[in-house]
Amino acid sequence: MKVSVFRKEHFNAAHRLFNPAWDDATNERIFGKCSLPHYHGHNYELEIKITGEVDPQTGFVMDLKVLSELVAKNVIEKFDHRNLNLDTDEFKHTNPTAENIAIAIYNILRPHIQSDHDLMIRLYETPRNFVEYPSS
Ligand SMILES: Nc1nc2c(c(=O)[nH]1)N=C([C@H](O)[C@H](O)COP(=O)(O)OP(=O)(O)OP(=O)(O)O)CN2
Ligand SMILES: [Zn+2]
Repeated sequence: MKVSVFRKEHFNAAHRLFNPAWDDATNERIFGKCSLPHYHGHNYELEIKITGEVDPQTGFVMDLKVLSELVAKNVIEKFDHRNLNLDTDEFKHTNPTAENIAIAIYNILRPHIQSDHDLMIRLYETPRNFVEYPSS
């Protein structure tokens, strides 16, 4: 029987939503204040969901301590207190929207998660704005 286990994490980061193919006026029309040149920050809340069979020996789908260490080392260290546009390889040429951040986190974590386990990322950019990848 499959069960889903969850881990919550958080990080703070600055970003600017901007498409370099557009002029400033178009960026401002599409992204509003999020395109202001001097960046702004969010307190991102991250939820990681792992779905798989319960191991009869441990009673775990996955050891949540191991998951927490994986996320701390590979995601939080990389993004926490960073400027996503300037400080990370992931967003040098990709707009750091919540959608793209969730996809990046999925791609970072996927190789570390057992292949027969499903991974889902939910990312809250604000208490009311959040995304899920892959979509359910
Ligand atoms: N599809 C997306 N839309 C928006 C994204 C995004 O990543 N994906 N991002 C932003 C801005 O970065 C930011 O999230 C906007 O914040 P804000 O409008 O202030 O959101 P709030 O929930 O705090 O605002 P309320 O006024 O309380 O609704 C914009 N869009
Ligand atoms: Zn923003």
